[in-house]
Amino acid sequence: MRPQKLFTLIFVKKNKEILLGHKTRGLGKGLWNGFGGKVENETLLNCAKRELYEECSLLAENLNHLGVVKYEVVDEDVDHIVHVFTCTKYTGTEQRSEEMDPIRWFNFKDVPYEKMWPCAKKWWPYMLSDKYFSVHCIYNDGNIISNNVLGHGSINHVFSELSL
Ligand SMILES: COc1nc(N)nc2c1ncn2[C@H]1C[C@H](O)[C@@H](COP(=O)(O)OP(=O)(O)OP(=O)(O)O)O1
Repeated sequence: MRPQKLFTLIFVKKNKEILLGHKTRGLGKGLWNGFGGKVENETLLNCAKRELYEECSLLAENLNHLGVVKYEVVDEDVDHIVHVFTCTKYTGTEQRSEEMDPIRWFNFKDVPYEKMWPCAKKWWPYMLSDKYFSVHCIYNDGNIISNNVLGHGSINHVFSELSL
C-alpha cells in the first residue's frame, strides 16, 4: 500500500444551507470548501472538532462520519485520505479565521462548484443528502484522470471499498 496522509473535512449544515470558507493558504488556496485539515496526534473526531473550531469558531455537538475521499496525485508518493463529516448541532457563532476568509452560508442549490476542487461536484450530492459514500480520485497536473464515486449502505462499506 502507498503511504497515506490523513485529513478531516467538516461540513456544517442548517436548514438546507451549508457553511463554507474561502481558503486563504496552502492546499486548495482560493477555493471554497468545508473546514478541516491534517490529523495530528489525535483521533479523527478530535481532529474534526479542533479544525472546525480553529477555522470558524464553532464547537461541534455532533459529527456524522459520512464518507472518505482518497486523493491520489500522479508523481506524488503519498495519498491523501480525507474523512468527511457533517455537523448539524453546534454552539458558538461562526467567524472567519486566518485560514478561511470570508466564510458564508450557501443554499444547497447555490453551491459554487466552479470555484471548488473539480472533484467536488461528483460526491457532494451524497454528502448533501446524508448518504454514505467513497471516492477514489486520481489527479494529474491539476486535472482529474479518474474519479470513482460510489454510494454505500454503511460506513463499513466505505472503508472496505477503499481498502482502509
Ligand atoms: C488532491 O488532494 C486533495 N484534494 C481535495 N479536494 N481536498 C484535499 C486534498 N488534500 C487534502 N484536502 C482537504 C483536506 C483538508 O480539509 C483540506 C486541507 O487541509 P490543510 O492542508 O489546510 O491542513 P491544515 O492542517 O489546516 O493546514 P495548516 O498547516 O495550514 O494549518 O483540504
